[in-house]
Amino acid sequence: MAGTQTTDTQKPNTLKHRAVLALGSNLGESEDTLERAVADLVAGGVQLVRASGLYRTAPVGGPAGQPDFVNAVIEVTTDLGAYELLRLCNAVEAAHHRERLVRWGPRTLDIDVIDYDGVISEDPVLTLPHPRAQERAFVLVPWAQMDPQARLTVTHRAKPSGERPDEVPEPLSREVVNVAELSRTLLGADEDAISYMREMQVPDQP
Ligand SMILES: Nc1ncnc2c1ncn2[C@@H]1O[C@H](COP(=O)(O)OP(=O)(O)OP(=O)(O)O)[C@@H](O)[C@H]1O
Ligand SMILES: Nc1nc2c(c(=O)[nH]1)N=C(CO)CN2
Repeated sequence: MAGTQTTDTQKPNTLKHRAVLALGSNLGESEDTLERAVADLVAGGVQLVRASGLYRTAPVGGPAGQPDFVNAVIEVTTDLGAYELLRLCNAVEAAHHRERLVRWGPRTLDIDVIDYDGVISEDPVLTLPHPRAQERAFVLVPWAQMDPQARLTVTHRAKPSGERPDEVPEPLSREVVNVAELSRTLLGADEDAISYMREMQVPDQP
């Protein structure tokens, strides 16, 4: 029936994929970079559903003495597949002069895929949910602020062998938890890890 046909741009939201992305920056004009990165992601094929505020966070890992980060989390819908979305995130990082010099070192922009339709994958190219999100207050606190009902599949893993810094050990078991509860537990352990800065100015959508 001609009247019921939809084009891609008219596709109802329910048929789209839903993803959570975490953004971080600790070099350059970090607040501007994060806001421009959201606009670039929207131009690249995601629709913004909601965004956390901007948070100032103490660096986790990496070289001593690097500057504090600005972090935020966004929820998007998209027609992009998970790997296409990762490629878009990498392209937006590159457009903001992201260089991979030191692991967990200072960077103009980092965009991680935290969740994609609740998919679970151990592929090292795209591990889902992001394997370190569950231990990172700089991801969980903004995520919980943005979506107090958010849930995350937490993976309990074997002990790391210590052979490789980017090692993601074998999964032992999984459980679904409330992100707000998990973030409260993490914050209780380190209250100075993260502080709210201000709302993010999100771009108009086409
Ligand atoms: N969920 C994911 N989101 C983003 N990158 C991922 C994900 N899972 C695996 N990767 C892979 O991780 C690799 C390293 O990514 P990146 O350089 O952004 O790491 P990082 O930001 O320094 O550290 P971390 O991965 O701990 O956030 C990339 O090549 C990417 O393919
Ligand atoms: N506070 C903070 N620390 C980090 C961050 C980040 O975004 N914020 N990203 C890292 C690697 O992705 C490593 N450490």
